[in-house]
Amino acid sequence: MLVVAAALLDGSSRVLMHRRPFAKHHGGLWEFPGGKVDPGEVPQDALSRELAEELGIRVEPHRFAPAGFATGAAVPGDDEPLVILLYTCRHWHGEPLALEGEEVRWCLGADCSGLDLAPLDRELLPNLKPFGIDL
Ligand SMILES: Nc1nc2c([nH]c(=O)n2[C@@H]2O[C@H](COP(=O)(O)OP(=O)(O)OP(=O)(O)O)[C@@H](O)[C@H]2O)c(=O)[nH]1
Repeated sequence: MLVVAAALLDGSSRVLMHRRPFAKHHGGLWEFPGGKVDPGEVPQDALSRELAEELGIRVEPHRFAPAGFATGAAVPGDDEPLVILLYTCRHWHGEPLALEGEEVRWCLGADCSGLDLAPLDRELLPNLKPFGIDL
């Protein structure tokens, strides 16, 4: 399964974290916002769609810059291993709101580390160092 995620970066070395809905897999854990890529969908288009659904913001797909990937075991109910592609983004339209999840929070790197993160999001966090997010 292919998943895309965005590290939205503000001008103050902060990144936007999203708390998953309590009722879902990894409920209540924090993650980089994003979601599953539909079959045949370009990853950046999928990320733009997911951010609109999840946060109510609009991002032009060319605004996403690759920031690495992580791999994990298959999600329950799916028989394929999981691959998460992380992108950074500094330009979007609108104010991010938790439309589907429990909460969104702007965090300095050290504050991200202190959150109860989903496992692959924790693994991806150091990938943001070159983008000014110090842990
Ligand atoms: N971000 C993240 N997702 C993970 C990790 N491990 C893992 O199994 N996943 C799974 O990857 C999927 C991410 O897609 P999603 O956010 O669109 O999932 P969702 O539960 O909202 O599913 P839905 O869109 O079908 O309602 C979820 O099934 C999530 O549980 C992880 O470490 N980080």
